[in-house]
Amino acid sequence: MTILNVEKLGVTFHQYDRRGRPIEIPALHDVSLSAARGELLAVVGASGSGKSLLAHAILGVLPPNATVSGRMTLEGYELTGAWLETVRGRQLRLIPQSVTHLDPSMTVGQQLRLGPRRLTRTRVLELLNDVELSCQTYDRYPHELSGGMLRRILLATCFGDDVRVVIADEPTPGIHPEALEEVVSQLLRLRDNGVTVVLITHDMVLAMRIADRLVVFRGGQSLDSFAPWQLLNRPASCHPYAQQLWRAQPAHDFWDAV
Ligand SMILES: Nc1ncnc2c1ncn2[C@@H]1O[C@H](COP(=O)(O)OP(=O)(O)OP(=O)(O)O)[C@@H](O)[C@H]1O
Ligand code: NI
Repeated sequence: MTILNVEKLGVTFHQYDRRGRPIEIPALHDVSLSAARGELLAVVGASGSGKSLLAHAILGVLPPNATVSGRMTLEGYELTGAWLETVRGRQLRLIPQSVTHLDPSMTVGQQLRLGPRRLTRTRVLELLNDVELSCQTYDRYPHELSGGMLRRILLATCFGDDVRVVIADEPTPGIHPEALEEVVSQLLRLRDNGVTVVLITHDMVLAMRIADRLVVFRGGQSLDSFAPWQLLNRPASCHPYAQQLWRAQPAHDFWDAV
């Protein structure tokens, strides 16, 4: 059953050039994808291909100079107006690309208690425990924690009974392998609990390893969607750019040999 559906999404930015003339920058065009309940969908593509914009468009948090076209639905209802307000931060969660989204002037506990859900201290301690952080973390400031710990705090915001879709925007860059495996196991845990996980990443090897399906982005467009086994066993059935991305991975020879 499809939970999240994106049909022909387009995003255009309206700006002014140096002479003050209005210009339009088409950043996304013809992006379509869908994700089922309990599916881990990886969105892969080069830097600047529009992956984060997709996340921000779904969440309705694009800057005011952006115009959005197309149609996005969550559980069959269009992600606009009251429905979007209802689900954002509750059924629909975003793990932002950068840990700088955490406020340096507030403790972890204060930040996790804020947001649409208004959590109790006890519930926040449970969430920290879910991502294997000690209760002392509650009173720490972001600068007192390691990069991997901050990543897990962003993850902690995505656990809860009401969550249906988690969009994780590059949750794994710059963390050491152990912390990466920790984040991966948390994402898989969400999926196994029936949550739809959209994993945005440029790590094709990670995507091939853990995703049920991949969507490949290039130049603001979604090119193709396939399961990892398709790209491994029937590469010709996948878009040439997907094959190219996979061949460019140093690890792919190893996989071919398995
Ligand atoms: N506010 C904006 N105004 C104009 N152009 C923008 C704006 N935000 C993003 N873009 C452009 O949209 C394109 C896609 O950006 P986006 O952040 O979605 O890329 P990405 O695939 O997430 O890249 P990365 O892997 O580096 O995070 C880029 O070319 C970027 O310059
Ligand atoms: Ni991005």
